[in-house]
Amino acid sequence: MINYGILLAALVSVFVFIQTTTSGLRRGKNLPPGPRRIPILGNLLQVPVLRPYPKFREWAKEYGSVFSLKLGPQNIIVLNSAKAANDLLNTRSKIYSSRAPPHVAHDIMSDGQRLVFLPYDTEWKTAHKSLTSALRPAAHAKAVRNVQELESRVTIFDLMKHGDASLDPKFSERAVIEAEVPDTHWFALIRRYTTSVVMTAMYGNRVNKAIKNPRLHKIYDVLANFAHVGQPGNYLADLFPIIRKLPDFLAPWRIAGRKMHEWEMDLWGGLLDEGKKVLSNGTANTSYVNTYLRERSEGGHSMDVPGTGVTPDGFLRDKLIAYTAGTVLEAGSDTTASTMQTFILFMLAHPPVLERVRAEIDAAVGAVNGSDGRMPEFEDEDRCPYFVACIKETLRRRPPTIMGIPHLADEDDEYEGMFIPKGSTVIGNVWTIHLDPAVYPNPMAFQPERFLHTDGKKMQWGSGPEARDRDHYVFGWGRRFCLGSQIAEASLFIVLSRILWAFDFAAPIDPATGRAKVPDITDEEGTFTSGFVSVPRIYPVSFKPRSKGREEIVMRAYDEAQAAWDVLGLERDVN
Ligand code: HEM
Repeated sequence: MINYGILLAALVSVFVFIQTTTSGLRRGKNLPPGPRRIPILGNLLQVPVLRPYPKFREWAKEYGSVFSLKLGPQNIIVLNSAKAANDLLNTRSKIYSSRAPPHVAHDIMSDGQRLVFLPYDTEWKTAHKSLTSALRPAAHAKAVRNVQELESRVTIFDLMKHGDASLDPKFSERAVIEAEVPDTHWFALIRRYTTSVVMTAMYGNRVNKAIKNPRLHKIYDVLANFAHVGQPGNYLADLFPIIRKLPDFLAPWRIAGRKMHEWEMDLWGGLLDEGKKVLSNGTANTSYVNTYLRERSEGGHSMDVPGTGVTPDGFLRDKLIAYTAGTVLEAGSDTTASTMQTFILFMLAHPPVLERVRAEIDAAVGAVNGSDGRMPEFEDEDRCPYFVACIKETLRRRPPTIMGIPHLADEDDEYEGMFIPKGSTVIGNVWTIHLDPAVYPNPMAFQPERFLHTDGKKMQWGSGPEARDRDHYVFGWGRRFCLGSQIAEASLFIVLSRILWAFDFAAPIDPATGRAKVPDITDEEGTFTSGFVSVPRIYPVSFKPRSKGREEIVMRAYDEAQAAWDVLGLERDVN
């Protein structure tokens, strides 16, 4: 009987040895400084795979604004200052716009079609262009804002009805905290909002219930699995290309990856098929999928264009459309939801900030001298500079995309005398950049006023790729800059301002100490998940309307939203 485990280990060792002796140890030119490596594995054993950012910050302190690592044969260049990241990823974006896709997550699980991992090639350019025209122009942004305004009414109503369910002691057990977000937890109500906004923009469908909604669950399951499978360094086959040549019977990751692909396609392919059905039934809407399918038909194609990639006349084939729209759902859901959850956490941890920001919002909507005023609107933004600063400070102090999404150098390059070899993975180390004391004094402190302009200038958001507009780097750099930054910022503004206006929210009291049990924001391990999108673990909060009058306004706003869904031809909410 052959022992396949031993055979596999032996083969891996031989392949790794050959690979490394032929390429891995050739260091040659003047690479950026970095920790000492060992043969074959490089720095692999020194990098905590699931939570690398604290270690990377330590190394940045030791080696400076650019350091280098080797994970197996792969060169990793880490940029630890805003200047270095701007100089390379923005100014030289012609060279640094590609990706180093993880083999298992991208090539196998996504059949090479996941936009966020696509190299800087025709497929990415075509898919990116199609999305830019769906997400960026003013007319589309306005339609999305209308949906954001209505969806946020639903979320405030949901929190009023179900928010307190998170106080149930069963949610504080460790096992639950580590697992998925339970249906009735307030985190799930926020997730419904963010996913519904992008779902409507992509497919023209709402997510009209948070509880017992298998599709919403599946989206977050796919997302969690992707974050896990795509974690750099998770598979030897990601690091050592030569291992990918092993036959199927020695490559269990390949078999698992193919199964995951089918499971993902049930979701993304299923959503595309529904979009086709809507169009075949003669319904046109402004969603990305509907618009794209119409344009493709007008371009002479039938409804089905099977396969991957792009047609010779420049249209996305079905699988690339499915993954492109799916990527937006992935990219826009938990990033935005978790920022809202982090914001609430920072408010609970900083009562004087909460008091100040709430007073600003109340004043903006006329909720003064015992009046309830009205719900905040987008138009109130100019009157709420401190609130905008609080959102920025949340994104700075605890970015969900904690080390950005790695870019790839398409050519050999040189920066300040250091050599950056073609094919290097280049990481804009957001965590370290955001904690640079030279730019953000007292960086661990939550101090929104650091973003307030003292010269009377209007408060700007961080949504432009231009370096001069940037207060933080949460949305990335250059040509790969986040396509949904404006949608994200608008969501953060409308939902959070309405929560602040509507509710007294509080963490439960610990009977042992008599004090509120607010998760410790300095405890990265205990309070935030690991993975390349690192977000708060669930925590309980109670949501009480601040007055009877506000409760009535919220109920009315919810009813009006239901009527508005009818007018827009979208489904009403199910509670
Ligand atoms: C707070 C919320 C969000 C954060 C922190 C965030 C962050 C990011 C980051 C770091 C990147 C990669 C940038 C780079 O490679 O340099 C990215 C890419 C992307 N984001 Fe966002 N994002 C957010 C919300 C959204 C929303 C709401 C949408 C859609 C409506 C969206 C759509 C995308 C897309 C499509 C990409 C892929 C770009 C590419 O690979 O070419 N994001 N985002």
